[in-house]
Amino acid sequence: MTESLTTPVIDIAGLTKRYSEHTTALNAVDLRVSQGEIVVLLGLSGSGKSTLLRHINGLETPSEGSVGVLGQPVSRLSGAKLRGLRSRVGFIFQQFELVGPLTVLENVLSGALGALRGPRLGLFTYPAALKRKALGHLERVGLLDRAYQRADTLSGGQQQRVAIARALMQDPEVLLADEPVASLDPESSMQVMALIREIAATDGLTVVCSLHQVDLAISWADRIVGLRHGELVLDTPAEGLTRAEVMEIYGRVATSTEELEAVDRELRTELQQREQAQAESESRDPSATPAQDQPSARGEFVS
Ligand SMILES: Nc1ncnc2c1ncn2[C@@H]1O[C@H](COP(=O)(O)OP(=O)(O)OP(=O)(O)O)[C@@H](O)[C@H]1O
Repeated sequence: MTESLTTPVIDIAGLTKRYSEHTTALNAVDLRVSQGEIVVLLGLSGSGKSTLLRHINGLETPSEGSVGVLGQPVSRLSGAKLRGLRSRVGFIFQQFELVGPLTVLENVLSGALGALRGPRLGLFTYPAALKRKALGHLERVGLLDRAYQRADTLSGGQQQRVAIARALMQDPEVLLADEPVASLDPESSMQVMALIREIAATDGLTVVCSLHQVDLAISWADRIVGLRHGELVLDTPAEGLTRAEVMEIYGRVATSTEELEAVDRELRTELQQREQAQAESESRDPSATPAQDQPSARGEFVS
């Protein structure tokens, strides 16, 4: 193997983040991610997933430890160097963060703003080559026919696909996604996750994505990293892993019955929300696939 293949794209060592005397969001986390790996961060609400992702693109500064990305010491960069690194790291959010009244195309183009001088107002102010590139990305995410529609007229799944197209405008080498399907119904969730995987495979992207759906994480990721109270408690290949094994690991590290019950409660709530969303989407479109036929809603989710 050449040096570039063996050097991790993300190299986190001893990362601790304290927000206050009482809030330690991350505690001595070590994580190395290789080029092209698809990693899911799994954990309950408040376990530190977002905080970890935000350190990877330099939105947060560690209290202790170091964060290296693409060979750069993110935690020590600032100004133009930090912006330069961030331009190589795409970020997708749970709430899409699109500008609703703007067209889909303008939202995608805004992903290239880092490479342009000054703000842009209106489609005509973007270079033609960039517009062609943005339209190409919209085609890739299956939304070329929506280019001139207002972003807030699209469904949640479509808006997340626009956000993916926007992230691609940066030509990222690393893609971070913070609960990208938490607001979506099961069918849209599957489509969005499949799209991210397909793009990552084609473009050789390294992906770190936080989720709290255990079944989805197992079926989608190459590797599962589990966080609990800011500590890394699980780091294992996803292949062959079962929900029961994940729960068992959480069980072993859980210090109280309450904690185990919280894990179970969260999983059950998730399932109920998915079933409700599925029922709603079926009542809107009776031809929609029944919930039990969705891979994400099959038995492994239910205890
Ligand atoms: N800016 C902040 N200031 C103070 N505390 C924070 C801040 N950001 C996060 N925290 C705390 O750090 C801990 C980890 O939060 P984080 O958002 O990383 O968890 P998470 O696993 O992403 O949760 P969720 O799934 O709900 O998004 C929580 O206790 C949270 O309240």
